[in-house]
Amino acid sequence: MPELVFFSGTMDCGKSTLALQIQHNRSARGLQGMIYTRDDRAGEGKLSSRLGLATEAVEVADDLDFYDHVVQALTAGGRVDYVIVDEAQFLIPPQIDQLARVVDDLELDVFAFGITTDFRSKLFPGSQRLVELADRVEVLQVEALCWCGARATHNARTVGGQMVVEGAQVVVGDVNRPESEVGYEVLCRRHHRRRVTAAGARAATLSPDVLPVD
Ligand SMILES: Nc1ncnc2c1ncn2[C@@H]1O[C@H](COP(=O)(O)OP(=O)(O)O)[C@@H](O)[C@H]1O
Ligand SMILES: Cc1cn([C@H]2C[C@H](O)[C@@H](COP(=O)(O)O)O2)c(=O)[nH]c1=O
Repeated sequence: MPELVFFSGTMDCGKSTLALQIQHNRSARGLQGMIYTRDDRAGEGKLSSRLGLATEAVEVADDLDFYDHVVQALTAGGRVDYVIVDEAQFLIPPQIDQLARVVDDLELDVFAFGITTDFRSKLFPGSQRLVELADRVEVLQVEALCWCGARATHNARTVGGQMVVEGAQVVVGDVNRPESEVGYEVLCRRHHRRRVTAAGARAATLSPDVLPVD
């Protein structure tokens, strides 16, 4: 049975790498996929992994109807055996419904990859709809780690190395950016709740709250 699968995890846990591996393994067996992404860091129409691999992809905007797009490709004589969508958190909820229709009416597997929650630990609307509609939600096995060594489960946005909780939900960016830039850092829930980033923890170690008194 074809499925809508949501591969989910924090930033930097290997989602795009897995998308590229699924694409590679299937195309090596002669299957043809439609590859979609939205706002990949590498630029328009690219699905890229931090391991250095990338592939061409259809850049998605709000007005793209996935069902119509796949039907058009088939009607034009193209072959579509499966669908891959990266950065699926950026999709609008009706597009997730369209992906479910691709599975049910066109009988194609759809593999969607994305982060579940934003820097405030709130669901992205697209991810929420995926959790609601997916046949399966798969959490990636390679653990991203918090600076403390615990499994990272949350995404923090950082400015000057410090975690921020105000701002737009969507700001395309990356982990391991210079502290002067807006960036992201993955944290365990404990440190996300306490807003302690790696830089914050280092600073606290260097300047203890209570100085020794003679
Ligand atoms: N130099 C490296 N050597 C080995 N693995 C790396 C290296 N750089 C990144 N990775 C792996 O790539 C993962 C990030 O992959 P990517 O597909 O870009 O993540 P995501 O799409 O989830 O943000 C990291 O968690 C790490 O496992
Ligand atoms: C937490 C969070 C992330 N983003 C952006 C930052 C990146 O461009 C992508 C995630 O990409 P990845 O391949 O999973 O690393 O999402 C955002 O816009 N808002 C956020 O709150």
